[in-house]
Amino acid sequence: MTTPLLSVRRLSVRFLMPGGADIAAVDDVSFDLAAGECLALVGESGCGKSVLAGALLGLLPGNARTRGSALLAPDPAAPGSGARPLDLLAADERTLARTVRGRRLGLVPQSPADHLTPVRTVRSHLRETIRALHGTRGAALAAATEAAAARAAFPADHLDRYPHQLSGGLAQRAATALALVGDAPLLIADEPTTGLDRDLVARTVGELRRHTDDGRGLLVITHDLAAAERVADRVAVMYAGRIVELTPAARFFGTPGPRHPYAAGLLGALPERDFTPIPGQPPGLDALPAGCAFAPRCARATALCAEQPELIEGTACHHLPEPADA
Ligand SMILES: Nc1ncnc2c1ncn2[C@@H]1O[C@H](COP(=O)(O)OP(=O)(O)OP(=O)(O)O)[C@@H](O)[C@H]1O
Ligand code: NI
Repeated sequence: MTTPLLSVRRLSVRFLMPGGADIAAVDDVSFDLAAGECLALVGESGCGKSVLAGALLGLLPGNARTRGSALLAPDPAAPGSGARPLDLLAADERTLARTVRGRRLGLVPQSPADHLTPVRTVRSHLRETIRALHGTRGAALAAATEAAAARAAFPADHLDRYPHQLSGGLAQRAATALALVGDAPLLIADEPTTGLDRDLVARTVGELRRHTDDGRGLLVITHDLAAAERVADRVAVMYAGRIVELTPAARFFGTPGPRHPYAAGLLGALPERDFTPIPGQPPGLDALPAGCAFAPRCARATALCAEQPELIEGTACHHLPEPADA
């Protein structure tokens, strides 16, 4: 087997809060991402998806405490990348800023407006990024800027707009265009289709999928299971900071379907499926129960669920060894 592009082991992130409270935003997460693969990370709001992305990029606030490892494979195309994997969680800020972010690890941020400089146009953002990452100048830079915008379906006649003049969907496309500039071996896209209509979702998803051709990797974080179905090779379902199921997309969306009751509930909530929401709300992350965090919402919960199940055969649920009670 080839070395994965990204290998995350036992990653946990806690936020230390004033007054001594502790928020366990990511809890003991492990997964691999292969070159040429797209992994979709799905789950309800607040389950830790963006914090996981922030940990990989070294973009968490000062009160975050991170444990575990996240090895990024060396990039033969990047000068100074070395011959050994880089542990993103142990790397210093200087290394991350100079050689990793944008170059080896691209990000489409969840709130693109917050990542754009208010006093600069979209054209200026793109030019600056292309010049910094590829050294392009002059007429070639002007052409490369328009080509970069077109890749994310950002309209050329809006390039001279400032961030505050962009709709949510346009800001999203500008952020996607910027993230694609570096052609980084690994791209993390956090809710890249928010605010886009159906056609643009399809275009964005298509462009992201193309990014994984030539052996690049994509970690796409999304609420949009339909978009995940179109782009993902595998699906990781996160609940209350843990991955509860990690399975090939064809099995998840097709046969036999998700195995963890939470994953099954997420899929069943879709309008084109059962259209039945999961009852209740995800738990607060400051006082999680010791056992399965989904048990209070789970129709199949029993006394066993008070124990914490490990991820076995890609799924963390005590009920799986029993025959499915369909
Ligand atoms: N800086 C922080 N300080 C304290 N808690 C935080 C901080 N950032 C995030 N959290 C908490 O971590 C949890 C996970 O947040 P995260 O943004 O990762 O969720 P998410 O799965 O990306 O949800 P969404 O779909 O809404 O983006 C939330 O409960 C949030 O309150
Ligand atoms: Ni998020």
